[in-house]
Amino acid sequence: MQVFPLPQVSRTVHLFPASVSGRLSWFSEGSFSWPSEDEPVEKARPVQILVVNDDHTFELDEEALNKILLSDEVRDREVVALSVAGAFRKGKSFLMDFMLRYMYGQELNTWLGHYDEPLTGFSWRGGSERETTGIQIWSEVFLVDIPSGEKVAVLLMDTQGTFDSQSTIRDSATVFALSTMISSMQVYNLSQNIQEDDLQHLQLFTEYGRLAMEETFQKPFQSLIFLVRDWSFPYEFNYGLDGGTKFLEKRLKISENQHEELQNVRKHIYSCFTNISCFLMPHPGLKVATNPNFDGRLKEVDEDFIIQLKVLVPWLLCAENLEVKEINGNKITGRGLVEYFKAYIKIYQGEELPHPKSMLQATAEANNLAAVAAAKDLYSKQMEGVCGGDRPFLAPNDLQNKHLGLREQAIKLFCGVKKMGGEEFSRRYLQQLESEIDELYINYIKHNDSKNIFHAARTPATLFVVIFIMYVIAGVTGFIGVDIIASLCNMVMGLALITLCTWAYIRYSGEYRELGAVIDQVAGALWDQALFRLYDAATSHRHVYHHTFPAAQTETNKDTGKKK
Ligand SMILES: Nc1nc2c(ncn2[C@@H]2O[C@H](COP(=O)(O)OP(=O)(O)OP(=O)(O)O)[C@@H](O)[C@H]2O)c(=O)[nH]1
Ligand SMILES: [Mg+2]
Repeated sequence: MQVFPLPQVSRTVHLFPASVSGRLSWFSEGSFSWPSEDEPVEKARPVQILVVNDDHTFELDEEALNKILLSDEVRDREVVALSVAGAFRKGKSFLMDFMLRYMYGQELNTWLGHYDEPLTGFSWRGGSERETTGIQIWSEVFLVDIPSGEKVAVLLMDTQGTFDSQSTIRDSATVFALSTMISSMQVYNLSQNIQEDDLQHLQLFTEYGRLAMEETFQKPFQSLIFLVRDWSFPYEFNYGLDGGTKFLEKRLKISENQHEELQNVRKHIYSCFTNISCFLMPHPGLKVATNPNFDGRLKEVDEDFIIQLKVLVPWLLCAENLEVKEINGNKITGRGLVEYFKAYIKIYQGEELPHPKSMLQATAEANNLAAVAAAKDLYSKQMEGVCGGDRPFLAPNDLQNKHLGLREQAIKLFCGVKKMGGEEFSRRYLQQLESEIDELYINYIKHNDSKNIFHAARTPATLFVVIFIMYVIAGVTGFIGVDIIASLCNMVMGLALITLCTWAYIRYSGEYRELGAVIDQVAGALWDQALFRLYDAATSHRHVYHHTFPAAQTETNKDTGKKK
């Protein structure tokens, strides 16, 4: 269905003699003025301020938002923001359009309009595919005198339905969370009943909202109104606010003997909102729900629905019940709301927030992570017994054998645990387990090596060898008269000696450990180079070597393999 301008409303302020004293066009950029008779009048319409792109990213139309909230009359005025959120295709936009009728015509007492008049405003339609996307706000902000004597700006917000087939859980959560954070009155539109999954989703979405807000001791959100559509049990709880209040009391009751899971959801909801209420709406009749040509004329809507509509909309929007938007106890003006909107959207555009997941995905991940943790735990406990703490040095080959055996056991344990999500899903976690175990093994090797006395003596031994070689070369070259080389060797010898003393001091005192690590590294590299040369020399005379030391053959092979 197309969006039509509201036909019965003139743009003059005289239509609203008492509390609704003005409407502001979003086209009044900079300074606000009513258009003159000859000026073409731009029609009020829904304005898309939050766009959800096909690649599931979000964009805020700052220009459109500024035009509405930074107009002269709104920017310094306190704001009341009412939003409707909930599952898709449940009549949210349809309801918003009656709210618009009320805001435009409340003082005439005939705000509901003619029974033969199509319903226009926010775009709504029949059918099974989603209609509203992102967040839309009405281009006109209504100025209302509230009982405290102030004039506040009332903003109406329509939102994308949750759980449509094109949105991820994150998309739904973001739209819901943003609309809850920005609004002072959030209508949670539900169908037929308040189910436990409705409460769980509300918990998930509000938690996602709370994450993006600053920590505060106050409740982060203001009014939550459960609006149950198509309520079919008026014989249990009456339609309207009375029945709704009793019904909600029953649904949100926390009792001692309740399961912790049920208690937690309820506690969370209470901890998020300062005000919670419920309204039970009757079914609007089969023509509304099933007739493809229905265009919103009241004559085709059931009388029961109209009666309750006349109660619901004024109850939500009458001047006495309007609630000014507050954040951290501060009342927010149009200007403030724009800033908050920008700040919140930036957080959701970033990557620091965790991504909300479907229940199965979250459970499957938790299962797999728990299995990874158990398997890793088994591996490290057993390895600690083999080479951890003050256990003596173990031959590298034995350590490797132990590692391979325990790695196998850990993987077996991981595969043996029943996990949700299937084979394919858990393969990723198996790979994670393998790489984490391999990392642990490298640490165990280092730990084990540090217990090897020869390993500890590698640096001084290397330095001694350097000093000795330099001493000999300096002696020989001095003897044959090549003084330059002799003094060069003497210099290197002196340097090596100083390095040795520094190393000894560092080892003794524990100070300048970074320098110590550099010396160890250089000495280690020298040592490895020398060993490599020796190995090279040995392999070039392998046949002689093997012939002389047949028993050492296997050992050498393994060692050199590792060294490579
Ligand atoms: N059963 C039932 N249908 C309703 C009610 N109110 C409106 N509808 C119908 O529900 C259909 C969807 O209405 P919309 O207002 O577009 O629903 P929506 O929740 O905004 O849908 P999305 O924008 O897709 O999220 C229309 O055919 C309406 O006639 C209601 O209270 N009960
Ligand atoms: Mg809609």
